[in-house]
Parts: sequence; structure tokens; C-alpha cells
Amino acid sequence: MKHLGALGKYFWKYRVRLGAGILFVALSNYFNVLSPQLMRFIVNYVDQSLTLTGSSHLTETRGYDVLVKKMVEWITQFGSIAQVVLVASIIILIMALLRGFFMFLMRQTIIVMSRHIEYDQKNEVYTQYQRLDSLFFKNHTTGDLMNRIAEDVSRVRIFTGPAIMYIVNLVTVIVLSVFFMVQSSLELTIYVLIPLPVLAVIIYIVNSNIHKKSERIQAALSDLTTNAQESYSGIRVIKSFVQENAMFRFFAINSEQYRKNAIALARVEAIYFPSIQLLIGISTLFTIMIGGLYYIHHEHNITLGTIVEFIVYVNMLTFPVSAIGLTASMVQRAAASQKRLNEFLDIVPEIKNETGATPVALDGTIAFNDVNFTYPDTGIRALQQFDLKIKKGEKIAITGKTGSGKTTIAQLLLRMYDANDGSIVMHDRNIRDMDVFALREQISYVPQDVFLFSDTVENNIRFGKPGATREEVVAAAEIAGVAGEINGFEKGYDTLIGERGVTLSGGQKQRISIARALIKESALVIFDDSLSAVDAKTEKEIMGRLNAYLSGKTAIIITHRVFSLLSFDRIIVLDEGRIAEQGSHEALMKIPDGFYARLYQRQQMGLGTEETV
Ligand SMILES: Nc1ncnc2c1ncn2[C@@H]1O[C@H](COP(=O)(O)OP(=O)(O)OP(=O)(O)O)[C@@H](O)[C@H]1O
Repeated sequence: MKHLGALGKYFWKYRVRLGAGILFVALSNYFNVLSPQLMRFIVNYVDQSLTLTGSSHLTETRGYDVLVKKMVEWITQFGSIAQVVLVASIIILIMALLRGFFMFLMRQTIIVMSRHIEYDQKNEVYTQYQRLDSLFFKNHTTGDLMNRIAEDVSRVRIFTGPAIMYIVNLVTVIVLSVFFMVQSSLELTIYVLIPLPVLAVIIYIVNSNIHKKSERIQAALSDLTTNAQESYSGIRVIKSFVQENAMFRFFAINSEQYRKNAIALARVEAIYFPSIQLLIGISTLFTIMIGGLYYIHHEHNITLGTIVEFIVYVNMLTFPVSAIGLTASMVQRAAASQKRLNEFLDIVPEIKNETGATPVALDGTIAFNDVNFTYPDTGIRALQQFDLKIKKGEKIAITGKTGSGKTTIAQLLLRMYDANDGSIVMHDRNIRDMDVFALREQISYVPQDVFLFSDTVENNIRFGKPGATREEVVAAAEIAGVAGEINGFEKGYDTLIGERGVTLSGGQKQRISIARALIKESALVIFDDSLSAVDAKTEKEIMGRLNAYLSGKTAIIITHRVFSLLSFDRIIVLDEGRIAEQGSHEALMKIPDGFYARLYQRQQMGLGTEETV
């Protein structure tokens, strides 16, 4: 429960709506509890009119609300029974309308407030996602992340909206109706209310059971959905390995699990509602039996009207009391979700950002000074005593075996992670002392894993420089060597890509991703194995165009294909996080039995990349 305390700031923000909502709930229930009193009046009035002779009506007003007392005084001025009954009935109708009107206002305030809170919370969660660093995302699955913003926030909304409404409703109905019941007859009140706590406890227990079963259904459903999702996205693999039957069996097992849980829930629910009806029926029976006996024996001033009044009160209490269990489980779920949200919102990104740092326009000089880096989650030492100085405008190629630490260099330059020891200096400033966003903005980075958004080709390229013109987009696509293919699409740059649009080849995706980085025009360009999916000829052509684009810029090109590395100022060969060889192509070729020389020869002979060396 204490976790829900975090919502205090929102309740305070929307205090006017909340306050008005509570007032409307109270008003709606106030008009609700007045009608049983008027019903008592009508029944007593008719009863007495029929049993007493003459016009000596007993207008007993014990336990009436002030407003009802006034109305009764006014109604009794009408002469005939019919007129009195008619006017009283019209007033009951007006009360019902007023009740409905205030219920409408209650929903308009409390439910609207809950939607505002939901909106604010979603934004807060999303902002935190954007703030967190790579390590967080590595440790959490997409499903888990999606759940926070969808499931958890909506469970909290069910608390801030419906649950709050039910709680306020329950309290006001109980307080008001019990108050007037006691005013009318204390004895009858006690008898009538006896079954209600039992009802509340039973409902609570059954509801917890329902809650547990629903959670199980939810988990089974999530397995089923993941299963179905993977079957769709992996359909090509499934079909090519002829695994349709195996996948179906897997699906059938999940489906069976879901069916069993759903039936178990239906069974509990089938007992739930009749039990509620039974207990309410017992309360009504008590009212009639005990009230009837009092009436027959003329005890405790019970009239026929009082019995009718109590029956209406009991029914009025039914819904709020039976909603106790439901409300309690709504609160429990919301507390669990808010706990998860609080833990998530409290995470401080590992990368400390110097937001106030004076901005530097990077010139492209880089120095790695004895950098050591170990991935915190796996403990893998990716860079060791790594020392590398890169001059402004220098073109560096980095190669080496898979897992030798090439990508890690790019990750550290972008401050996706911070080095454990040593320093990385750019433009004479330790990158730890820079604003991380300003730093990333000045680097054109093409990651190894291409990710394109489900949007147009143009927007995907423009992502690198929001506000770029169509001409700039086209120019970037030309340098990346993908303009010809884009022009070949029916809708050109307006072609939708991704799930809803055309399926691009791996090489096309890579080159669009390159264009997206090149449009930025930064002083530092990093390519991480960005041309692995294009053929050697296209790669050479792109490299040729890139030479002009990169003039004056510093470039770090990570690659496994060394035959395209000829025009680089320096080639670095990494091995287990250290520099194993470095120098120009000619110098490296002279190293006897050197990694680079062997790799080059193999690739010249068309024998593959370094994995086979
Ligand atoms: N995000 C990560 N979390 C934990 N360990 C990682 C992470 N990224 C890489 N590693 C590990 O760090 C080592 C260096 O990886 P890195 O990606 O830098 O190699 P690479 O030379 O770029 O490899 P490749 O040529 O296959 O891309 C590897 O052993 C890898 O398993």
C-alpha cells in the first residue's frame, strides 16, 4: 500500500477534480438515501389512510432527513391520497434524476482525473526510458519494458479512477444509509446488518481466489501471445525447417494451459454471484421477518413503511459491499504495479551527465589513454590497456577477430558505457566532462545492428538531422550508394519500410542506415561493420564516394573485409581488447605471419574473413 504514496503528487496536482469528485459522490448518495424515506412515508400514508377513518393522518417523521421532513410537510397539504402518492412519487423520480446527474459529474471528475494521471505517468515512464542507458536495456526484455508502460500504468489507473470511486462511494453509502437506518430503528438496523460483514469477508476471500486465477490466466495468455508472435515473425525459419507441426504442438500445450485456467476461473465466478445474492436475500429476509414481527406486536414503532424503507436500504448497500473484494484486489494490483514503477523510476543512469558543461564543437581528435573496460553484466574484459591517438581528419580502420573489442570502442566513444580506467579525450576534453547528448549529437554513427523505423525512407534518413531538406536526404542517399534503388521504388523516398511497407534487403537497410548517419555532417564518423551485407564491388564504390565526403573528417571504420582498407591512413588490428598490429597496409603486410597479412592473402584468394584464419 505504501507504494501508492507515490501517487500523492498527482492527487495534489488534480486536487480540484478529486475534491469535486468526492463531493459529487456524496451528493449523489445523499439523494439516493432520501428516496427510501419517502417510500416509507408513502407506504405509511396509504396504510393509515386505509385503516384510519377520517382525515386524521399520522405524519410520523422520526428519522427523516431535514429535507424529507420539509417535503413531507408540503406533500401532506394535498388533500387526496392519490395526489399525495403522485407528488411523492414525482419527488422520488426527481431524486433519482439528481442522483444520476451527480453520478455523471462524479465520473466526469474522478475518471477524467485518472486519465490525466495515466497520461502523466506514461510520459514519466517514457522519459525515464529515454534517460536510461544501455545496461538497463540489456537487462530487461522488450516484453517487460512494454508491460511497464502499458499494463502497470493501466493497473494504477484502475486504482486512481474506479477504485477511488468505489471506495468513496462505499464509505458515503454506508455512513449515510446506516445513519438514517439507526435514526429509523436501531434494533432492525442491527439485525439487517449482521449478514453484511460475513458477505464482505466471503467476497474478499473469493475475490483473492479470482485474483490469483486471473493472474495465472494472464501469464498463460502472455505465453500464448509470445508463442503466436514468434511463430509469425519466424515463419520463414519455421517453414524452411519444416517445423510447423512442432510449433503447433507447442502452441496447443500453451493453449491447453490457458483453457484450464480460464475454466477454473469460470467455476469460481459461477459460485461467486449466486453467493452474493444468497446473502443479500438473507438480509432482506431478516428485514421482513424481524420487522414483520415487531410490526405485528407493535414493538419499537416499526411500521409497514419502515420495513419497505429497510428493504430499499439493504439493496442500496448490496453493490458497494459486494464491490469491496473487487476494490481490494484493484488496490492490491495497483500497489504491486506502482511498486514496479517506483523501482523503475528510481533507477539512476550509470552514465553521469554533465548537463551544465560548456559545449565544445568537436574537431575530430581522439585519444584513448590506457583504457580498460569490462562489461558489468557479463564480466567480459573487452578492452585492456587500450591506447590509441587519432589525429583530426585521420581515417582509421579497425579489424580483428570477432569478439576482439571493436564495437566496444564505438560504444565507449558514444558513452553508451564509461571506461573503468584510463580516459578518452576528444578535442582536449575528457568525454566524461561533456554533456552526453551534445557529444552524441556530434558523432555520425552507423551501428552494427541496423534498425529502421516503420516509416518512409525519407523520414528514416532525416532521423539523423531533423529538419533536413529533401535535397539533403537525396545527397546522403547518394553517398551511401542507395539512391538508385530508392528511385526504383514505386513511391521513391515516400516508400514505407518495415512491417507495413516494403521489405528491404540487408544491404539496402545498411545503406539507408549509413545515409541516416551521413546526413548529420559530423566531424567524427564511425561505421561499425556497416557494409557487411553489400558485395565487395558496391562496397568499393561507396568507399570511393565516401573518400570525398570524409575529407577533413575523422573516420573510424570497423570492418572484417580488409581488401577495402587500402586507402586508410592507419589500420588497427585488435586481439582480445589490445592492439595487436597497427600501421599502414604496406607496413602490416610486411609483418611475417601477421594477422593482417594472412587475412589479406586469404581474402584475396576469396577464402573468407578472419574467422577462418
Ligand atoms: N553489451 C554487452 N554486454 C556484455 N558483454 C558484451 C557486450 N557487448 C560485447 N560484449 C562482449 O565483449 C567482447 C567484445 O565484444 P565486441 O562487440 O566489442 O567485439 P567485436 O570485435 O566488435 O566483435 P564482432 O566482430 O563480432 O562484432 C565480446 O566477448 C562480447 O561477448
